[in-house]
Amino acid sequence: MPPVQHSFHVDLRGVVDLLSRHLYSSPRVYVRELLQNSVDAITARRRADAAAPAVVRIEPRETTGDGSLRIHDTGIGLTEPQVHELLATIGNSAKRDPLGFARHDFLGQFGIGLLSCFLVADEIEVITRSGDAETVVWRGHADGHYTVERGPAREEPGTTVVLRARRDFEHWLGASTVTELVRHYGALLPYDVRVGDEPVTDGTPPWQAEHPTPDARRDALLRYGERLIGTAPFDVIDLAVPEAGLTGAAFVLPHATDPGERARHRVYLKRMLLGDRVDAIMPDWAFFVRCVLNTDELRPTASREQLFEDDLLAAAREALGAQLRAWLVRLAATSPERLSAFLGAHYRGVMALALHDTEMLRIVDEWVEFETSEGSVPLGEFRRRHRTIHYTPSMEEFRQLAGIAAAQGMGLVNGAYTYHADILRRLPRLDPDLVVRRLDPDDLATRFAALDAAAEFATRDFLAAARAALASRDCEPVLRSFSPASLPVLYLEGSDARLAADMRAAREEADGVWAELIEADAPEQDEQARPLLVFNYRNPLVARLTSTVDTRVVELSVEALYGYAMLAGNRPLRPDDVAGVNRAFLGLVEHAIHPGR
Ligand SMILES: Nc1ncnc2c1ncn2[C@@H]1O[C@H](COP(=O)(O)OP(=O)(O)OP(=O)(O)O)[C@@H](O)[C@H]1O
Repeated sequence: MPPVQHSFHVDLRGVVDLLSRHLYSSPRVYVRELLQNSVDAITARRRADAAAPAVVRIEPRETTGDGSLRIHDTGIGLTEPQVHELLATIGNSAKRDPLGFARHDFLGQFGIGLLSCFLVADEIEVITRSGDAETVVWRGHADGHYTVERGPAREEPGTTVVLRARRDFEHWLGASTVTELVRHYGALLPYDVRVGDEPVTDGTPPWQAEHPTPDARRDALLRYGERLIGTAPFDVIDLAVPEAGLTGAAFVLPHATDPGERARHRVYLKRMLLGDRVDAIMPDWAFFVRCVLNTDELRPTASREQLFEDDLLAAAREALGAQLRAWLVRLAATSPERLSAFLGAHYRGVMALALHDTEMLRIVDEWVEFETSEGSVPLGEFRRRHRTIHYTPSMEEFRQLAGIAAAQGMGLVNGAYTYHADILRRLPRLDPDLVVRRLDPDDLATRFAALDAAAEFATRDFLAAARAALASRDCEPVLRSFSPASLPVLYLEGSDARLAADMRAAREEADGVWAELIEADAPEQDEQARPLLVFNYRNPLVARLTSTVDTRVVELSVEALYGYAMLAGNRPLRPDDVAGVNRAFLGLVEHAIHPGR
């Protein structure tokens, strides 16, 4: 027996439920779908007759008086065969070409929009006339059946759609809701749209309106922006991406926003509102603007609330990102104080995003000043001078070492501020040959010049005396020559030494099994791992001290300089350090009063 062909049956209620629950975010979209069909029908008629009237008039239930909502358009209308083919076939649309591609002029394309009316109505009636053809009345019911009949002749070609409310959905057809929704979706539509007799379309998008001067245009746009974001914008940036048929304006927010929050850009598609929270149109890092734009070429998703992700959208997003960056660059070049006001407002966001986004990192690199051993400078400038950048994780370390690093020609950045160290570590992404390292004070010591052989020979007694004086202190005295000469001595604790010191402190506090465990873990102690007390041979006082024969004076001075170096480095003084400093101080005073004792 040959196979018997059957057609699918569609449970329309089930389909409407599916749409309302999973596709459309609210019944309010029915207004958009009706408006869109009317606008497309007018566009289609005007293609053949450019002078055809272009009016959409909506009568809410208060106006019709019979509880229904009516929407009249002067569009192309439908013939009876078209009614069967288009209105009564779910998924069929007159707005696709024979290959199934959306036709450029039209808003609709999917052939499901009219179904959204079943979200609020049990019955949809379409009274339509195409050209001189007879007027046809189609009635569709939510249970899936429809009727078609001839109707009393319409005076003009066009279509009227009549909705009768579902129980409990009456308010969706009421004047205040309908006016608000028509204005919401349709304010920028290019045709005359009215609710009752009240026009709701503003005509031209605000960024395309004519103004006598550029300043007047800017003021008008800023006022529009203020209504949009609820406060005066910091600035307005014109947007244009011709290949996406896109124009619009970006309003720079005057206050900080949470960069993690989803963006809220208002996007119109062929001048019909797509949504107020379209995020895919701008790059993630554009958290500091709120945009309003219209695009003729980008495609919507089937829910018509977001843009469809394709190559054109990606290219548009990139072009818009470039326009925002160009604004930042212009701002920096023409008005640095405004740039710093901008960075002041959006600092945290800019920095946080620079950790993930290379473009933002580029902006930070170029414009945000960091505290360095050569004053406050942007990193871009700093890395042109230094191909290795060191940073300190703490403020104290930076304060102590910045001057010394600068004197050795070393580039040092204070990494203590939030995000600064992380940003520094990401810099090689922009500049692969750049070396960024946390400063290990040992690195500094290796840059200090050793003494020549003669000086080394002449100072060996001093070093021996210093070593003896520091026997109970955990550090190794060394003599080097370095800038600035005004600095007599420097206490340097490398990372190995710091680890060893921590271990020792833990060992002193622990006992029994723990002490043994810590002991077993302790690194081999070598001389390198001990902190260094570096005496600066270039300092006149130290130079004189190395040739002093009075060992008592050398001993007291070394102890005093040790205390000085600890204090200058913000190191904690232990009780016997304090005792040593007191002893040295009093001893030196005594020596000053009674030399020779
Ligand atoms: N007011 C109208 N005037 C003329 N034709 C209409 C009107 N409303 C609907 N139609 C016809 O009915 C078809 C189906 O409309 P429907 O709104 O379901 O889908 P669509 O507009 O084609 O696509 P989408 O689902 O993207 O909105 C349309 O393609 C159009 O041909």
